[in-house]
Amino acid sequence: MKNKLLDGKTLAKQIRAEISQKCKDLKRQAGIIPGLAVVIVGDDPASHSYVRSKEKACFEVGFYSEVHKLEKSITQQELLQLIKQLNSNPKINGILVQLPLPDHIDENMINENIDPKKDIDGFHPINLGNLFLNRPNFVPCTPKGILRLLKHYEISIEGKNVVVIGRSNIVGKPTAALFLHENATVTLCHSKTEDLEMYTKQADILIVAVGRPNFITKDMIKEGAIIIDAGTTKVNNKLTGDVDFDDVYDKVEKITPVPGGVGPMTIAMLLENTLEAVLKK
Ligand SMILES: Nc1nc(=O)c2c([nH]1)NC[C@@H]1CN(c3ccc(C(=O)N[C@@H](CCC(=O)O)C(=O)O)cc3)C=[N+]21
Repeated sequence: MKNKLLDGKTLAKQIRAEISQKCKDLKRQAGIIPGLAVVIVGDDPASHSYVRSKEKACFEVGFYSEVHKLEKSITQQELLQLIKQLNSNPKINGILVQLPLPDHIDENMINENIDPKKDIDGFHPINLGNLFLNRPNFVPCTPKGILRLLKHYEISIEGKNVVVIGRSNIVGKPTAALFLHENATVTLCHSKTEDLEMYTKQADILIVAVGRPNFITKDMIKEGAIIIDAGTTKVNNKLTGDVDFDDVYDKVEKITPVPGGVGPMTIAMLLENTLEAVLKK
């Protein structure tokens, strides 16, 4: 039977190998070691698990990395203080503040205070603005990873109906902008969309980022659609996507598995953006 998987795990591994090589060259030719700082607030197990994956990825490609684990009770002021230190630390090229943050901390305020040149998540308003103007500096990692995966599999995007479900600042909105710039016809749906199925059934490429396990079923999609599942929710300790994979599989042209699809691509793009930050300095 035809293999329908968009294998993010394997592509991410190739990308990491290329980054590892570039990192060696940088070190040999210029004595530079790319550095990433990850900041995590609170004790959410899922967040800590992602952060461990990021740390491991940095180590494997030869980056310098430091993880700042902060108590949930930290004040916004204290967090800003740390970010200021990281902004001026020459060993650090990229800063990532793991989201979500506790309610008493204003996410926008934090993103605004990261040096845009070190904003490898691409969440600073300047970087998001430049993305929307189609002169991207840092493209957010998940959208960038999704696009890279589709290009690797030579899936054509121009003129296609791309339906994105989910309007988060970190996935849905930047993904819509990115695919618009690829000349797709983009529809951005969300929790208030009326008659969602009407849109999803028209999608040549359906990108789902809502965080609702098995939300998309066979009856909602077009025959031969490309399905991108950016959902990662733990259900009974098992990572589950937003798409009911087994239900839709027969009907799709290609689909990303969870795990092994968008997640590993996100981390590969994080490394790539950190390397870009070194070259931009
Ligand atoms: N500032 C910020 N930047 C982020 O990029 C960011 C964030 N905050 N907050 C949370 C989300 C989530 N996220 C994931 C990254 C990798 C996997 C990943 O590698 N998943 C593996 C499986 C990992 C496992 O099994 O636990 C996979 O899908 O194959 C998942 C989720 C990044 N995020």
